[in-house]
Amino acid sequence: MGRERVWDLAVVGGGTAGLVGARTAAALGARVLLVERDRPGGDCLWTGCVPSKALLAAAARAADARTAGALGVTVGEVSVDLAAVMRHVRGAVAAIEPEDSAESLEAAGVTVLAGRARLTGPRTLDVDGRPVDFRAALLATGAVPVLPPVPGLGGAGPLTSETVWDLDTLPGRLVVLGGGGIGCELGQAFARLGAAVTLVEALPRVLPGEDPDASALVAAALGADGVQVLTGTRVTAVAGTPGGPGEVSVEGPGGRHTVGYDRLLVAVGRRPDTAALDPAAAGVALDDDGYVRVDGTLRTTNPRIRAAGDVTAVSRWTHTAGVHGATAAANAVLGLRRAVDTTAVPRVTFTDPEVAAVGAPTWADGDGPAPRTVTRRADRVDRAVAEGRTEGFSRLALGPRSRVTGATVVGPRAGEALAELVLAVRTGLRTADLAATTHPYPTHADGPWNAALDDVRARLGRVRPATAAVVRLRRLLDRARPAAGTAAGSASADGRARR
Ligand SMILES: Cc1cc2nc3c(=O)[nH]c(=O)nc-3n(C[C@H](O)[C@H](O)[C@H](O)COP(=O)(O)OP(=O)(O)OC[C@H]3O[C@@H](n4cnc5c(N)ncnc54)[C@H](O)[C@@H]3O)c2cc1C
Ligand SMILES: NC(=O)c1ccc[n+]([C@@H]2O[C@H](COP(=O)([O-])OP(=O)(O)OC[C@H]3O[C@@H](n4cnc5c(N)ncnc54)[C@H](O)[C@@H]3O)[C@@H](O)[C@H]2O)c1
Repeated sequence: MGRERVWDLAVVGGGTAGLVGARTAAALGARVLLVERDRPGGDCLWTGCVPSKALLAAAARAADARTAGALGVTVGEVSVDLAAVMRHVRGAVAAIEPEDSAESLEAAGVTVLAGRARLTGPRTLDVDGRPVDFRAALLATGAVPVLPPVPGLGGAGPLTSETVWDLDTLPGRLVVLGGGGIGCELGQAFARLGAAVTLVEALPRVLPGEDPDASALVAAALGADGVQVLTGTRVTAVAGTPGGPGEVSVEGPGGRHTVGYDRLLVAVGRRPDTAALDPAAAGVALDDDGYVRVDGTLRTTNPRIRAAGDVTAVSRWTHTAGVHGATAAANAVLGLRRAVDTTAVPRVTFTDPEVAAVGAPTWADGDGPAPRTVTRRADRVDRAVAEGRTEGFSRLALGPRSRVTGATVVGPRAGEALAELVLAVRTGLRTADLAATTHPYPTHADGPWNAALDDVRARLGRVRPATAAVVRLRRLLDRARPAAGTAAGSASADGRARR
């Protein structure tokens, strides 16, 4: 790979945004170079979605075994071998890895270069001393965990989402800082696997970005799994040594006290990873929080350079990283100005119950007025009742003419049930459109469907005087009509009336 080559697209970062962007550009006929400093696959494959969902699956089996008695099935004492659980986790990662590998990229026509990339000019990169020229570039360097500035925390060598996967023995006591997606998912998983978990959240509720009723259900579920949930609580100091036990000092509604731990996990958010990139050298501006600044088409302040995924402020999930990576790459190599959709972006927290949401808030968020909503509780969804899993609800936020502008679904398979609501929000469907669409029975998708039907019925209630008048009129006309049926016909009409 000599300097003489000018790449149509140089992609920095081989996580989801970079992988999808590189494959898209190569499929469009571009000469594409992808630079990755570590392992292609990024956060999602190695330290994020895949290992966390594999761990949650093991934890769910343990929880199901413990609670099977409620359905009349008795299981012996549940024991967990964390080393075996982690073998399952690593097995899931290993099974998916070939899809993201350098070999697979090369087969798709992408040249892969191992090394750390640094921008050196508006059209040039340096990769560990090797110069690279490009016509266009895609920055997809992702994000890394944040460590809050708490005295003693750095020295205590806490676990993060990057290192927790190296555990092979279950910590007896685990303190989790942060009650967002990672804190709630991993806190619940480790509790179900047998650790005594304390979760400390600074804000008044866990999952503070979700519907408050969803937060309450998740907090209750965490409590039922044995997690001690401390909300509205600040960590003021940490005393401990790397890999060893310690204690956190906390201050909250219950006053000040300390909580001892064997391992400490920090999950208080992530920050964009641009440290090694030197964006300024290419005229790429960052926003106040350090994200690469992009316009609606994912173009940075250097028109030749796009950015996608966690390194931008408009993406926090794998699905958005992928879609944005593809859009940015197509825009770059074809000179398009396609904008990304920011209205119908779904999100799912894979706790039990799952919390899935899309679009406008289903609650009064901030000082604005509360949206009009319709809610169907899970205890009125037959599938949930049949499975004995009735903690949850489907709530639709409704705009004019009952258009679905947002949704929150809480319960088993909420992520799957959300899919049609994403389409509804994106295409401006009304509850009448959802209601008129036959859904298979009994499924968890009945929740959103019945919420839509509830809204349609409620609105029908308003026109009931008019419809009742039509029914009365037809009754009168029917009576006035001379009897034409046989005796058998009359009996059958009576029978219908009695039912
Ligand atoms: C525990 C956890 C669970 C999660 N669960 C989910 C989930 O269930 N669903 C979901 O949608 N999202 C989930 N996420 C979020 C998801 O993982 C990220 O949003 C997604 O992986 C971001 O992809 P990306 O391509 O932007 O960045 P990354 O995947 O972080 O990729 C960036 C890549 O760039 C490389 N890189 C960085 N700097 C350089 C450089 N200078 N030179 C060369 N290479 C460089 C890095 O090594 C890395 O491979 C989870 C995250 C975590 C931490
Ligand atoms: N299922 C999913 O899609 C999924 C799962 C996990 C993570 N993620 C992604 O990973 C990213 C990071 O997740 P995360 O959970 O670390 O971040 P987050 O921003 O979702 O949650 C962090 C939580 O920590 C709290 N917090 C902040 N400082 C604190 C402190 N000093 N003490 C106690 N609490 C504090 C915040 O109030 C917040 O509730 C998110 O952007 C998310 O999109 C996605």
